[in-house]
Amino acid sequence: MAKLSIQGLDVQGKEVLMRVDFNVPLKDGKITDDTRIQGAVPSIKHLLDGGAKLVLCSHLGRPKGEAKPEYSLAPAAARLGELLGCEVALAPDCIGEEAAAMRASLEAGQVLLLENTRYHNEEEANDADFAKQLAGSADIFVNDAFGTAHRAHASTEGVTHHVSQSAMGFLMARELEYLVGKLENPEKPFLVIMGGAKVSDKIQVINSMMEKADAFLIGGAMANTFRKAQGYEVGNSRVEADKLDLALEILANAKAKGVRFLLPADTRVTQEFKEGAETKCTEPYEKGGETPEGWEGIDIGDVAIEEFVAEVAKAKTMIWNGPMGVFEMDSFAKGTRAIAEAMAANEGVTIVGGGDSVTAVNKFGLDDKMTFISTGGGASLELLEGKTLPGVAALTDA
Ligand SMILES: Nc1ncnc2c1ncn2[C@@H]1O[C@H](COP(=O)(O)OP(=O)(O)O)[C@@H](O)[C@H]1O
Ligand SMILES: O=C(OP(=O)(O)O)[C@H](O)COP(=O)(O)O
Ligand SMILES: [Mg+2]
Repeated sequence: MAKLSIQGLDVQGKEVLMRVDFNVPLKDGKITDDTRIQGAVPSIKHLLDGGAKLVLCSHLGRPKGEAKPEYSLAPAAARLGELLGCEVALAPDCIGEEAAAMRASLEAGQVLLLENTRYHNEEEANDADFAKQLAGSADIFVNDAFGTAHRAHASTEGVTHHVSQSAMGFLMARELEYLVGKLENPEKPFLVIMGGAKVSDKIQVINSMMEKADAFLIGGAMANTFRKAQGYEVGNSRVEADKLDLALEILANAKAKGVRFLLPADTRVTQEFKEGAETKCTEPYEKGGETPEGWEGIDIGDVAIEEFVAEVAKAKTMIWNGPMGVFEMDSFAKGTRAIAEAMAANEGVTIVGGGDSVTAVNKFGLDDKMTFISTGGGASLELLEGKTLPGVAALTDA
């Protein structure tokens, strides 16, 4: 079902609440990659040029209902101000009297950013009263937060019940158009590369993605969960203990369906989780390799890199979500870089999605070599799985 677009919407003098995904990576309070902020700028400019009183809202990280300063959107407000060439005020909270007063004093063509919606547990609980407060006096809601469209939260779903129109922003439209259109009939072999840290969410899409994909490469913390499920010692590695049965089910399912499903043959491990730490590769698991007590898997190993790179070279269409390792530290970035380079060298369709995966590709200077960069990781996987994203479903039909 087509959804209302911001194109042609009359916003002159009206208060518009727009959900953006400003969940950007930060290091020591500084934004390390602003792709998601840049992605929202066309919609923001369009609405401001149209005379909207624009109120932006977003989450950042997972502060779990507490107003922790390290999860403040202040750096995002500053960066957006630089991109727009004007000051972007930040309301100290997303609801409450002060935010309401700041919203009321907006003039046509002015923009305000509300503080992190996840400072309140009601956001993720999609609490109706909280959503009503967030909607405030806005009559129009716009969702341009593709990266969060797979969440049915107050700021993505709940607010739509408290405004008269809910429209799709340009970034959201562009992402849906590409990812749904391009991946309907992907040229084969179609390879899915998964890794990263959000294992409990993302492992759940694998079974249904096997209907479409010919092969999977699994790295990152997700690989640890599979290796643990197979009975290997994984030391201090990050593991999702309640997903071990699902991991085994996925392995059995792949075998039954004849889908290639590659786990890293070996793992790069460390005793110290810090930049410059010493690392080593385990022996391949087939030769009895394991991650010893006191060590932690932080990247795929060298044998795995070789096998994965060969697999990428064979694929004609590939989507990658989730870094192979803790690429933020150069000592743990080898596997992620190798996958990024192999994809960049592939002449087929190369899609990279996810806040952190895209950050990695940008860090290696390879973004221009990819066919499509998506701001959504979990969102693009759920879309690929064939799901209707709740943040999209809630918008007004065109
Ligand atoms: N083996 C690992 N152990 C712990 N964290 C990991 C491991 N491999 C990757 N990561 C982390 O995963 C994070 C990204 O995961 P995720 O948010 O799921 O990906 P994306 O943002 O691309 O969708 C990165 O910050 C990276 O440091
Ligand atoms: O960063 C995000 O997703 P991603 O890590 O899958 O790219 C989105 O902002 C969603 O965040 P969430 O997974 O905490 O709901
Ligand atoms: Mg992420």
